[in-house]
Amino acid sequence: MKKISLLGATGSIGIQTLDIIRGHQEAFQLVAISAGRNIDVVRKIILEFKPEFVSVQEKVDCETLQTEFPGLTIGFGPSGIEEAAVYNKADILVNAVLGSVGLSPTLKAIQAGKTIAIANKETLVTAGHLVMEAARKHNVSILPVDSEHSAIFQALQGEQAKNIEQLILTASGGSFRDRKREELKNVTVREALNHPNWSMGAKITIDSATMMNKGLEVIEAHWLFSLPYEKISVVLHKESIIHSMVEFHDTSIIAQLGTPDMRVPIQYALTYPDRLPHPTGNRLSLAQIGKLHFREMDFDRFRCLKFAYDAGRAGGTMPTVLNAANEAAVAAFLEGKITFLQIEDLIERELTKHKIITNPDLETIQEIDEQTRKSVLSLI
Ligand SMILES: NC(=O)C1=CN([C@@H]2O[C@H](COP(=O)(O)OP(=O)(O)OC[C@H]3O[C@@H](n4cnc5c(N)ncnc54)[C@H](OP(=O)(O)O)[C@@H]3O)[C@@H](O)[C@H]2O)C=CC1
Ligand SMILES: CC(=O)[C@@H](O)[C@H](O)COP(=O)(O)O
Ligand SMILES: [Mn+2]
Repeated sequence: MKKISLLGATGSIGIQTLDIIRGHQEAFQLVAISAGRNIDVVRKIILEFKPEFVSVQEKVDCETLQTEFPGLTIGFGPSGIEEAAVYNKADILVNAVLGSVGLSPTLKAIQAGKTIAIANKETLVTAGHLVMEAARKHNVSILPVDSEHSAIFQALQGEQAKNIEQLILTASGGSFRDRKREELKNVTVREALNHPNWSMGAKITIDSATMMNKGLEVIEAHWLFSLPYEKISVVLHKESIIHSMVEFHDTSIIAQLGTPDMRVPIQYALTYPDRLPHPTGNRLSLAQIGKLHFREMDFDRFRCLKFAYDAGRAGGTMPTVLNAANEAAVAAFLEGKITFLQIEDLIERELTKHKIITNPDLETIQEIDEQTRKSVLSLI
């Protein structure tokens, strides 16, 4: 029985993780959760899964829940998430919280020796060097949940890192894949949220439409697989059936395929190196699909991908600026305060003016993150 602490339990990945736990009660037990402000869903999770520790974002929600569940230990705010992350009975932490708010709890969980199943890519983007260094020091495994990285991780089983020619990440192209840049001026939030293949949270769906999601994933891959940016490429693949590939020096390419269903990579991270049956049993039929398509990536059309490669290569605090500017700009777009193309403009402006700091510690990263968000907000 694996005991799980789940950060971001009320979100898209969180709910799908609960699906896996529900489907395999013989294998998994939920012992701790954190959530933001969706208290109705938190209530349901408490009643169904009976976790021993719960954390929510705001004190007022914590107090409401405490009166409803007097026997339960409930925390709130940043210290509450950290408590959930290091919950003593948990064997594994599933980090499915949104944004760089996940960094500090991840580092705390690593220090506590927890295995980490990481969906929260912003944490690896903003401070991959700190996370991977801490994981090495405390001999902790960081297991990828993001579909592309899970695919690569699966393709690398039994292989040696020295034989890798390159990683090939697949990108669906998102909601506006077939539109030209000039056709993006007046697109709406509703249109941007209409991802062709995946049902995901709002922020990542917008990231997918700007191609920033793939940019963040390139940086995520750099840290998870310890490879230079020259060895990480991206190809457009509109069906999201091949979740990513590894090319080896002998020209062999190993790919992982499947229906676009995040429960597969989530479950693999939870069962690794073992596998369990899929909760629904929905299988991929290549004969039914018939054709798969691939197209070269256009860096002028998808400028955020270029920003991410440049920020990743520059290193230091540059990826922190990329991520924080993106988080702030996407939130503003979702609130209807800026247009879709202004997301790129705001990020470019922050990257251009930033004076890089090399090898930043946690405090520096948190400071630059906060400054960048403020700077973006001051322009909106
Ligand atoms: N969705 C997907 O298919 C995929 C997601 N990912 C990554 O996984 C992560 C989560 O994505 P997704 O599930 O889509 O996001 P959602 O927006 O659906 O969920 C985010 C979760 O984080 C919580 N949360 C947000 N802000 C805070 C905060 N300040 N303090 C505490 N909790 C907070 C939310 O709480 P509440 O709702 O209660 O307010 C919710 O539980 C992201 O990093 C994303 O890039 C990676 C691959 C695929
Ligand atoms: C499901 C998942 O892992 C997402 O990150 C997904 O990859 C988004 O798809 P695109 O960014 O390729 O549109
Ligand atoms: Mn992904």
